Amino acid sequence: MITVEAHLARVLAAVEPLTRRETLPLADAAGRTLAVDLVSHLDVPPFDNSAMDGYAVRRADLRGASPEAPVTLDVVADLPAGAAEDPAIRRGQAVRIMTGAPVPSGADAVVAVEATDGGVERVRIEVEPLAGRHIRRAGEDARRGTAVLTAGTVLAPRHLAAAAAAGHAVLDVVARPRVAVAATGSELVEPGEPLAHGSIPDSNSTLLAALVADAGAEVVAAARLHDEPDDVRAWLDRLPDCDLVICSGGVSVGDHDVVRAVLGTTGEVVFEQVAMQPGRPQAFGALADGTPVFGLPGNPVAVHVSFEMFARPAILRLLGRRAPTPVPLVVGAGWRSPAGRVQVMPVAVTTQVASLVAVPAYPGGSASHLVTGLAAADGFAVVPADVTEVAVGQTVPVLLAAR
Ligand SMILES: Nc1nc2c(c(=O)[nH]1)N[C@H]1C(S)=C(S)[C@@H](COP(=O)(O)OP(=O)(O)OC[C@H]3O[C@@H](n4cnc5c(N)ncnc54)[C@H](O)[C@@H]3O)O[C@H]1N2
Ligand code: MOO
Repeated sequence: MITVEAHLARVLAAVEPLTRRETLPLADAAGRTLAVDLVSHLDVPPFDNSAMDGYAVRRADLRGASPEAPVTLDVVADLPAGAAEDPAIRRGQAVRIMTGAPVPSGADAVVAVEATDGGVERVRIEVEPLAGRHIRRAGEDARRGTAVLTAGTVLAPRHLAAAAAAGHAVLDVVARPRVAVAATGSELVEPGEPLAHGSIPDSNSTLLAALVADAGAEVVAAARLHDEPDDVRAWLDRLPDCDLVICSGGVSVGDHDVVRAVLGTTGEVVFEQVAMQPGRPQAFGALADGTPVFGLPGNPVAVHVSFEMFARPAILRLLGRRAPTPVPLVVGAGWRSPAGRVQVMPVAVTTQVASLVAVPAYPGGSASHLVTGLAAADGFAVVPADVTEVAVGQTVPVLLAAR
C-alpha cells in the first residue's frame, strides 16, 4: 500500500503545465486561467476626479468658512462626468462638478453639495475643506505599467473588471486541458433507459464530465464501454489529441476488470493500493503516446473522492493553478475512521451556534456506492491516516465540493 501523498506526487510529476494559450475578449474569459501577469495600460483612475457631486474650489478662497461665516463664490463652469474641459478657476470662483468628472487643474479641493446652498450661478459654502478633499487622484488605484493581476489567476468577475479598468479588451488565458473520460462496466446503461436485472444507470460518466468541466478542463471524448478489452483498446486507439484520460471502473482484481486487463499489460500504467478510504485501488500512468491516464475505482463515491484527491490536482497543474486549500471546519457530529488509511468523508456543511460545522453527509463513511447519498455532501473531510475517531468539536480539513 502506498500513501496518498506518494501517489499524488507521482501524478503531479507526470503532468506539466500547458503552454497552449488563447486570446479571449473579456466577456468570454470568466472562469479561465490568466496565462501572463497583467500590467496596467493606464493610470487608474486615469485623471484626478471628483468623489462627490459638489464644487471644485481653491482652498485659499475658503479660509475660515463655516455655517456662521459662509463664503460666496462665482460658479464659472459646470462639469458633468465625461467632460473634457479644464476650466480655469480664478480667485473667488468655483466650478460645479459631478462625481467622476475631471477636477480642474486650478482646484485643490472639492466641497460636497450638502455643505453649500447648491447655487448654480453663485454658491454659498459653509466649510473650509482640507487639501485634496474629495479628489480621487490619478493612479491611486494602479499606476500605468504596474501589475494588476498575476499569471494563474482564475478569472472571476472582479478580475475582469480590474482588467477592463486597466485598459485591456482581451486576455491571454491558458487553453482548457483536453480530457477524455470513459466509464467501464457491462452493467451500465444510459441514465433514464429501462434496466434489465443486473443493470444500473451509468452515473460516473455524468459525474466525471461535470467534475472535469468544473476543474476548468474540456471533455473532448466520452464513452461508456463494456467490460471487453477490445472495446477499451479500440476506444483508446481512436482518441483525439488529449492532455489526460480518466477511466472509471475495472481497476480491482475481478475477472472482468477491463482497465487492468488493457492497461495493466503495457508497463506504463501502475496499479496500486493507496492508503485511502474510499478509493483504495488506483491506476495511473501513461498511454503508449505518453498521455497521462487515470484508472479510478468504479464505485461512484470513490470516483468523486479520487477525482478530488488526484485528478483535480492534475488538471489544476495543467492549467498552472494552485490546488485548493482545504478549509478547517469544526466537526458537528463524530464518526469513526480506519487506522492506517486517509479517510475522505463526504460531509454536509451546516451552521450550528453561529459557526460552520461539518457532519457526515450520510451515516456509514465507507459506503462508497451511495451515489444519491453523495448528493447531500458539500465537501470532503480529509482525515489523516493515524486518526481512528473524529470527535465533535475537533477541527478537520474540508475540501469544498464543486458547486
Ligand atoms: N476482491 C476484491 N474486490 C474488491 C476490492 C478488493 O480490494 N478486492 N476492492 C473493492 C473496492 S474498495 C472498490 S472501489 C472496487 C473497485 O473496483 P473496480 O474499479 O474494478 O470497479 P467496478 O468493479 O467496475 O465497479 C465497482 C462498483 O461501482 C459500480 N460502478 C462502476 N461504474 C459505474 C458507473 N459508471 N456508474 C455507476 N456505478 C458504477 C459497479 O457497478 C460496482 O458496483 O472493487 C471492490 N472489490
Ligand atoms: O476503496 Mo473502494 O474505492 O472503497 O469503494
